Amino acid sequence: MPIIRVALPLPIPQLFDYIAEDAVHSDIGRCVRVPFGRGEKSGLIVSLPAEADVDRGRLKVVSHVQREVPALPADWLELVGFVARYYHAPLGEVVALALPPGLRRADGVSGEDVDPLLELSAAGRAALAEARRESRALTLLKATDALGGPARRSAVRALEAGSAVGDLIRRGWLVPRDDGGGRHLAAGRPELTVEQAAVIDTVVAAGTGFHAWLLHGVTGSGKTEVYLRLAERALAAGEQVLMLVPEIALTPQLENRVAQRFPAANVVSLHSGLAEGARSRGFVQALSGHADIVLGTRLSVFAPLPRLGIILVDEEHDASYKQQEGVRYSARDVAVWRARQRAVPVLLGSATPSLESWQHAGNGRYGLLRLTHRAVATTLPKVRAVDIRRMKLDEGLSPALHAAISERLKRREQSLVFINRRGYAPVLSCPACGWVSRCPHCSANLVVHLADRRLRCHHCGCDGGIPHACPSCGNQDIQPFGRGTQRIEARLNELFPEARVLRVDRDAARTRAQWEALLDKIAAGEADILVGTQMMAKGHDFPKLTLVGVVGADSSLHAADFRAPERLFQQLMQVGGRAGRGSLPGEVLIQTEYPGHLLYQHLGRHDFDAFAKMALDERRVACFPPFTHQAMLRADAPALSDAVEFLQHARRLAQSCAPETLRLFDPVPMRMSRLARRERAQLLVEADSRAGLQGFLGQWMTMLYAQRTPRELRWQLDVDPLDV
Ligand SMILES: Nc1ncnc2c1ncn2[C@@H]1O[C@H](COP(=O)(O)OP(=O)(O)OP(=O)(O)O)[C@@H](O)[C@H]1O
Ligand SMILES: [Zn+2]
Repeated sequence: MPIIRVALPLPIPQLFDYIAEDAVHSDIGRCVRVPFGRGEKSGLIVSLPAEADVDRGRLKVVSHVQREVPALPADWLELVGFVARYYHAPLGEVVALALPPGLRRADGVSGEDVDPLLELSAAGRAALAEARRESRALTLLKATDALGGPARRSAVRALEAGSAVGDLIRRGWLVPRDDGGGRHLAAGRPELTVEQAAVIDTVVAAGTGFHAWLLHGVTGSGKTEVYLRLAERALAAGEQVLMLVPEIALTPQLENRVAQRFPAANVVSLHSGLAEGARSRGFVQALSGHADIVLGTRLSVFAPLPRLGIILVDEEHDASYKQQEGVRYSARDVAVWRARQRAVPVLLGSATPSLESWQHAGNGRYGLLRLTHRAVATTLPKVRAVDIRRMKLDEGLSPALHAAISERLKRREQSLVFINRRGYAPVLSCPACGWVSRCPHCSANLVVHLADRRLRCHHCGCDGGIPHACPSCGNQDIQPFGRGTQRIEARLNELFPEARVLRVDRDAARTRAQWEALLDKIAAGEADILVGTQMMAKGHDFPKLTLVGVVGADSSLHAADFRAPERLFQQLMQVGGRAGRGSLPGEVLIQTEYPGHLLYQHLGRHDFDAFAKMALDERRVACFPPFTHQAMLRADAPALSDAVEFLQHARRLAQSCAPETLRLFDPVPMRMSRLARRERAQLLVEADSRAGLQGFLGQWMTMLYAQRTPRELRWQLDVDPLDV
């Protein structure tokens, strides 16, 4: 009787064998439910071994094999296999991460196309011909006709009077048609700029096959247009396109643009914010080859794509491509691996590339493509450092920023005050006894949220009411200390009573719907002054926004993390890049006590190259990535000593198998050592070559997995960690 080998979502690098009477070779890559312990687990068949690892008599029988959807193909199994190997994670956990939960549970999953391709029927044409009275239905019918070919329901819905789409279908004016043939159509595309055309020519001239490209395009240079044109070419060749964006928050606008551009293409979006059914459906659409474009956040790098033609990674520098828990993969790096595996081009785009990618472009591993001018605006915004050393600030706002905002209000333009800290104030404190609001579970302060009168921990999420008096000495006069978005918002409301102030942070946009509503409001010009966190820094294009004021940036200037300057530069260049993207010129004011700091100077000249050179030189001297390769072993436990002790033990094990070139550091408590009642420590290992590091990690992990650890202790490995 056939044996199947199954990857199960368990924190151990082991596969499990079962008996499956009717299993055949083509079942490899199918989801299964199997008995496990006293219950059931679901996993994936990875092979049909001739012999079991254990005594045949002890094997249990599989409960259910999911055969309604196609099996995951061999290249997909290779992909998850690579991720498991490279990040030293159990294969079953990688599979669990990569597959939508519904599919993995081997539930009945519908691969039904919920976004049918529609076209005008004879009746629809007749209705157009008879000049009827204007109605919403007729307006929509005209707009649909103007697309020049079949269109998806979602694309019709996005047109003017789109809500009448159901009506048109009921009247029989729009009818479903067979898929295929229509997807080449690209509607309403602008003339390319000279630079955009050159970039596309270069990519096209390199031909099909694997090529990794870094597209460095200044903010507003029209990188999206480059992605869309490359997507168009792939679609025309009958291929699928994978397009990654860093955050769910950025998907709605891009989804709209993609749907408008390719009205007939089946665009599937995949991100963790989707309902389970929708995520499974999208995944099956991709797997079966019905999806033309898969657009999504990091997890969509695992979408199976039989006809894959190109991979596009937007804002490639963004830290959210790296998963920060469980299997700590970098979707950007996996995307490049996948492009090589599938022999297709991959394009990484950013106005502020990561230094890793920049280094690859510098040494020729990636081809460098550049857009040095904005597409619409004639100039980049003017960036000025406002020296606040001898200035009296009004709740953190300088007179210069105040004046600049007034100016914008007069001209009916929009301003953005950027402060990367949500809440009202980062801490509540008592001036009499020095008490501060500490989180009882973390080594962090509780943040004052005045909007709903709570003290909240931004790390573990715990919250409580704001005390009326100091809990320690009873003093009634306790003060919020420092500033966050809510405080700036409140002050701006007082300073500019006639202006409409809108706060854009994670508290104001908890759900995708709230976020979309905020964006619509801004786009419609229903806000004059925006107060935003890094949510506002990315990708947005609001032509009326002409001023960006940056408050409190200096705090990142001296942070301990060696990546802090890179992040600060990226963030400021990105947020500054929101200014003056249309026909109106933009201005960026950075309030700082270090106006002469090189980072601000490079920023003022929009000189990414100079900044990158400086930062890379520093890293070379200090032997930091990308000039060295790192992995971090982290452990956490209720007591710090347990975590450190485990790491010391791990270090001794490492010494027994470490090559000479490997550098093993001492275990240390993490910078924020306590999180949600657990104490955390870390152990850094470094090697000059990736291969050297990987070889060592393989041996080390085998030893570590064989260790018995106290039940309360958890550990995990982070390869290429972002936070060191
Ligand atoms: N060829 C073109 N002709 C006319 N308008 C264009 C063209 N290319 C891009 N645009 C417009 O220029 C603006 C900026 O483009 P886009 O948002 O793609 O820039 P970006 O390079 O992604 O910038 P950022 O990195 O700041 O997000 C958009 O409004 C876009 O519609
Ligand atoms: Zn906490």
